[in-house]
Amino acid sequence: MTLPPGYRIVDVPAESAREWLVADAWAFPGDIDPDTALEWPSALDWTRTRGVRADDGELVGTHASFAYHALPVPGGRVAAAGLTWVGVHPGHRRRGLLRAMITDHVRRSLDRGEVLSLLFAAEPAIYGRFGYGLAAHQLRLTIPRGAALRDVPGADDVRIRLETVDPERHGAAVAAVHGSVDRPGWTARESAPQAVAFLHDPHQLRGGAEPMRIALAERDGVPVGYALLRRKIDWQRGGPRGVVRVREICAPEPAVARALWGVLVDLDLTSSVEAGCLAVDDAVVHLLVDVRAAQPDWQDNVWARVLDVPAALGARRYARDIDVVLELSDTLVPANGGRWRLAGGPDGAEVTATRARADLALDVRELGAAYLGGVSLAALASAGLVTERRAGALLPAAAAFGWPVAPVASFVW
Ligand SMILES: CC(=O)SCCNC(=O)CCNC(=O)[C@H](O)C(C)(C)COP(=O)(O)OP(=O)(O)OC[C@H]1O[C@@H](n2cnc3c(N)ncnc32)[C@H](O)[C@@H]1OP(=O)(O)O
Repeated sequence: MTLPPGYRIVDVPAESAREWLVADAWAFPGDIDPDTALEWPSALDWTRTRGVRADDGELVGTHASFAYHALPVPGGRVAAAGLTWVGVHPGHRRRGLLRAMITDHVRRSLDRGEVLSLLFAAEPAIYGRFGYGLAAHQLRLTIPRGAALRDVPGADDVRIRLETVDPERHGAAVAAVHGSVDRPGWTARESAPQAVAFLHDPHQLRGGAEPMRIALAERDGVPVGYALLRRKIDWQRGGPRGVVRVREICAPEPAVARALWGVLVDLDLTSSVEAGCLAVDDAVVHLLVDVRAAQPDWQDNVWARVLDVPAALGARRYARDIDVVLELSDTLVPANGGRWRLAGGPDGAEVTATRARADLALDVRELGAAYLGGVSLAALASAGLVTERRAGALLPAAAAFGWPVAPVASFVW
């Protein structure tokens, strides 16, 4: 896709950070002054920041990506690009700038060997047309204070320390625990700038709540989990009704999950705990005696776009044996289109171009939705988005593509 006349795609180096922030403030209106944001640590990798300039030189479009070199996918890991900071100045919208930037992003990602692209969508209607499918859902809970939790042996051996977040002191523990999780879609903050920026806590981003705290779980002095949180107190006539806002919780073991949630639901002056970005199968769903009281709310999490079909399908594993011919359409990356034989199972898979008759037909968008194992091909077929070309092909393929651990990304990057 070429840009309309009068625009050009450019690299945006770190020296142009202020201009980048001004452009971003046009796309995402807010009350944070670009000069203030300029002082904050940037998560961006300035070799992956691109923009669109108008013919008067103004930067009117931005996009960037994070490198996820070893993104967990079912049974394996792939190189993925996390698309982010996508914005177009409102005075230049609906002229094809986003489409040109996505084309640029896809080409550059493929050149780097990244077989998948992920994103969080500002508005869900935007990205399907570019082959991104909604691949993970997230749970948002509002857990009442004092909610009963089931017992887990060993939880009493986990010590929880409550401290104010200090990137110098807590960065390594947070990175180590977060990076140890092996869940499809779990984007680790691999780059140092991204890890530092995640723990940065300017008062402008606190929404009236306290500074960011960490509940650091340790066993024998070794960090084994954490929750990042802020309390916000609201004094009402009936008494204090504070909220505990959980920014991220990372509890790779059951005893750690029980210990951390036990602390979160029992903080003085609060009446509820709000947690989002939870996997739909998060341990807390099963720890809560009364999950209904936590008002579960189901939302979209990460969107996935398969950039290189044979490489991506060959890099994951399948829950059961599979031998299927997929007929794919992909208008943005024509090399992905056509028929692919996928043969493999729990030990891996081979993907080859074929002229054989198709068993299933689908668009690359639906492949992206199913790729992380959390969205069933059968469910997509029930909506008319996957077509069964050979009777009986759908359910075995859907079972093979599924995965016992639900995908999720724990933070919006
Ligand atoms: C991963 C992320 O960073 S998500 C953040 C996305 N950014 C924002 O939401 C910030 C505010 N919005 C914007 O900056 C812009 O309006 C953008 C980036 C969403 C769209 O940029 P534009 O340059 O106007 O998009 P462009 O003209 O290339 O449109 C491409 C297609 O997307 C459609 N589209 C664009 N924005 C939207 C939207 N918000 N909702 C639905 N469809 C949209 C267009 O109609 C067009 O459709 P077509 O293919 O049928 O012709």
